[in-house]
Amino acid sequence: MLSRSAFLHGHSAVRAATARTASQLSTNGTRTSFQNIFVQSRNSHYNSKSDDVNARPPVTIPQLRKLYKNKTPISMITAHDYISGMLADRAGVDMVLVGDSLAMVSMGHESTSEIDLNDMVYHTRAVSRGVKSSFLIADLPFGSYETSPEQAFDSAVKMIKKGNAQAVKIEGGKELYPTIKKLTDFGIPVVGHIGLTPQRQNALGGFRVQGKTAKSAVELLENALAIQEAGCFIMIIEAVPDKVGSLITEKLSVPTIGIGAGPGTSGQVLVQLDMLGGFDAFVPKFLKRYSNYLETNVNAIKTYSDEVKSHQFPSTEHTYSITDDEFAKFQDLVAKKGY
Ligand SMILES: Nc1nc(=O)c2c([nH]1)NC[C@@H]1CN(c3ccc(C(=O)N[C@@H](CCC(=O)O)C(=O)O)cc3)CN21
Ligand SMILES: CC(C)C(=O)C(=O)O
Ligand SMILES: [Mg+2]
Repeated sequence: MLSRSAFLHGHSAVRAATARTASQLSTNGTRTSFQNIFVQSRNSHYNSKSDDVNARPPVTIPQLRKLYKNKTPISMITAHDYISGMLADRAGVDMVLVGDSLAMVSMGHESTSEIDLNDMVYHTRAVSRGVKSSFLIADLPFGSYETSPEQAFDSAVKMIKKGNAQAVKIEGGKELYPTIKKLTDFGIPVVGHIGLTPQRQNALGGFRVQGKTAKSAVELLENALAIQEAGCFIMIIEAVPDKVGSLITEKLSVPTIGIGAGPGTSGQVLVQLDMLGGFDAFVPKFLKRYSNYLETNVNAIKTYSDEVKSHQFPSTEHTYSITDDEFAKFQDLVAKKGY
């Protein structure tokens, strides 16, 4: 059987073409071994019925462009490991981003600059095992793409080959023109990221809202146009006033995904543990919480610990038994052997 990782080593177009082939074949009732391989690889990690119910064909770049053309908002969420990737995929989000925010949220670092390419690749590979349909993007971390287009290309290739990502994201504006061009010319889809670019927090003076003056807003637009021209198929706009997010979106012909850029962008992204209530070191204004991860799970673990101490856990329900007969024999043997 072909594993998902082997399957995904091909180009995303292969993945999409395979999905089409599979659905065409199933409608006219002929099953080839190729289709069986496809079906098995999608379901190889877990066999729950809900997985089958939620199965959907892989999201492709043409489908994302269709959403954009139809003005249907694009949903994106971060994932940092297998389980968060699986949650996002089962929820049916269009795109999953392995963000370098995982350095802070999952690894406890002070900034996103503290994670290197190998660690990002490792996390991306884990996420990819849980993501069967959503379009999978990974951040190239600080220091892995700035030196030259060649350095960026090598890092992106590693992220795609070893991490199973379908696209890479890099932070910056016009200075990235040759880099984005190089990657896209060789078939690596690039996601841009402008506005608050956390990898440059030392230069920005912290996690500050960007584009609040006419001068800085026009620079943002010029950077957006430059990276679009260089070949980005989509771009993140982070922490800018809503009207600036909307105006930039209007002037572009590729989708914008906002995080703290108001409702006028082509889609939205949030850090998964933030929106689940699993991170409380800081709470940006743009964050909406949809769950109480920390509170709920601290309470659950506390209850477990209390039940251990009060002998409530484990009860017979969670305990294996041996027949009286076998246990009597066991006791005899123990006595005979003199233990
Ligand atoms: N957990 C997490 N979530 C994120 O969204 C995130 C990260 N980490 N790490 C990388 C960046 C940093 N981000 C942040 C972090 C804080 C603010 C924040 O608190 N901003 C202030 C505005 C400050 C100003 O006035 O300029 C706010 O009140 O929202 C914004 C974006 C977004 N990214
Ligand atoms: C917040 C998103 C856009 C990101 O870059 C990250 O999670 O690292
Ligand atoms: Mg990031």
